[in-house]
Amino acid sequence: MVIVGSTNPAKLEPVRRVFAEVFGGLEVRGVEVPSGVRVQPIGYEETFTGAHNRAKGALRTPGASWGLGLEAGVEFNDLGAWLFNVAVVLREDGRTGVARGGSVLLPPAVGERVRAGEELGPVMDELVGQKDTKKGPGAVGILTLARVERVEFWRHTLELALPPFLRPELYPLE
Ligand SMILES: O=P(O)(O)OP(=O)(O)OP(=O)(O)OC[C@H]1O[C@@H](n2cnc3c(O)ncnc32)[C@H](O)[C@@H]1O
Repeated sequence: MVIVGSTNPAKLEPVRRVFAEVFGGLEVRGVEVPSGVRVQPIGYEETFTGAHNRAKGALRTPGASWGLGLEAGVEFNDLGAWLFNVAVVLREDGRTGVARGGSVLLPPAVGERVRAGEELGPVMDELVGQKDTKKGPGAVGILTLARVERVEFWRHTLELALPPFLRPELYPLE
């Protein structure tokens, strides 16, 4: 069974899609797993740690043969605040896949609020006057006028974490 360390549909849906296409016939379930980092991780290290902790927690679930951790982070540079995805895929045999996905520049006013300590989800909800946008289109869907929604953003990141499973001969296990 594939266990995802989240119950957010915007994360479960892309895992179901990709795993059905690539590996076929595996049941996918989401469980709440502590990320061990802040609700809104800042920078790559914290975001990777959150994704890795979620994947490890997911793999510890009874019956799990795969554990997946998907964590979104925000990082700041001279251009502003960037939202990006990190995926960690662990298989029971010790094989691991990791990817950092694409990134999208947040509007300056949104970036400033996240820099001041707010969580991105509620800030985006307030901006568009809707609830729980992080479970649907996500910030990326809102900003791209739905051309790239959160499911698609995650699908792409997940695909990029799969090479060690797709080309195992090129990624020897230690
Ligand atoms: O239920 P979980 O798995 O925790 O899903 P999440 O969306 O809350 O958690 P993430 O770890 O993916 O993201 C960290 C925070 O960044 C925010 N966030 C990330 N991506 C977002 C998006 O596309 N749209 C809105 N908020 C987003 C959200 O508020 C999260 O609390």
